[in-house]
Amino acid sequence: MASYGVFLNLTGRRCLVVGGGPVAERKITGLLDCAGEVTVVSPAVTDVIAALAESGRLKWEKRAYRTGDAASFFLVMAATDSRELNAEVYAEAERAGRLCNVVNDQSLGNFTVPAVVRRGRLQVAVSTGGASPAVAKRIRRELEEHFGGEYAAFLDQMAEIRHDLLGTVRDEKRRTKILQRLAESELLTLLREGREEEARRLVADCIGGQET
Ligand SMILES: C[C@@]1(CC(=O)O)c2cc3[nH]c(cc4nc(cc5[nH]c(cc(n2)[C@H]1CCC(=O)O)[C@@](C)(CC(=O)O)[C@@H]5CCC(=O)O)C(CC(=O)O)=C4CCC(=O)O)c(CCC(=O)O)c3CC(=O)O
Ligand SMILES: NC(=O)C1=CN([C@@H]2O[C@H](COP(=O)(O)OP(=O)(O)OC[C@H]3O[C@@H](n4cnc5c(N)ncnc54)[C@H](O)[C@@H]3O)[C@@H](O)[C@H]2O)C=CC1
Repeated sequence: MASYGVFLNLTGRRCLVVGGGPVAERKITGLLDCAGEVTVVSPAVTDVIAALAESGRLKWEKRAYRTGDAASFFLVMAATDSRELNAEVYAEAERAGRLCNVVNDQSLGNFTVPAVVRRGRLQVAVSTGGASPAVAKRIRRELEEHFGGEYAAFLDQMAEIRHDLLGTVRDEKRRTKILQRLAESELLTLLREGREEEARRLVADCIGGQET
């Protein structure tokens, strides 16, 4: 059965990472990039995690996992090298109705972490359904070639235009038509090639005379 893909809003949400090795480090970086409030429970951690704790970007509890730790968090990562412990963390999280990822047992956990390409507001997430994380990484790299930095500028412009049109063009069908035309237009190419004056003209042509 396919997994249901979603994008979580983690701003200010408490996230627990159990374990402090390289895999935990990768998951932690992803959570911090999305403004999660991270607590790490682990007797030992990587230098990067220790530095993040030192600078106050996360909370490190330097100890082994204790029964009950998982229940009060929004999201839990079971990222130790012990299958038994990760299974116990998952069981507790699941009982408390929490989101829980297990890094070393595909049959456990209620979500997996995708490989992600980010360009400003664009995110492309890749899952292979656990078949091959190495292939997910390869596909992420291929997508990075295709989706360059111009997508960040493109989406910033589209968001601004869309916001304006929501206020100025009341007819939904006309709004949709303008936005679809812009999305399919040469705007992206013009931004990629730094042809800003032409980009401005194209936008003006697309939306000009549409206010009602
Ligand atoms: C199920 C899942 C659960 C989860 O962690 O969420 C999972 C599980 C496991 N990964 C393992 C191994 C590796 N994982 C990576 C890398 C990534 N793993 C990620 C996600 C996921 N890994 C979820 C499924 C994703 C999907 O559906 O595709 C990525 C995409 C996201 C991230 O972690 O940030 C990130 C790439 C990020 C990027 O680069 O963009 C590499 C490559 C490398 O390290 O270079 C290897 C070695 C090569 C290989 O095995 O393919 C092992 C076996 C360990 C062992 O051998 O014992 C297990 C355990 C098992 O399979 O049961
Ligand atoms: N899902 C993924 O993306 C991947 C998963 N893996 C698997 O993930 C697991 C973890 O990998 P690494 O980080 O490289 O392992 P590691 O052995 O470097 O780190 C394990 C961490 O767990 C901590 N730990 C051990 N007992 C603990 C306890 N009782 N309470 C809290 N923390 C405890 C250790 O202090 C250590 O920081 C391995 O089993 C590996 O096979 C490996 C590659 C990718």
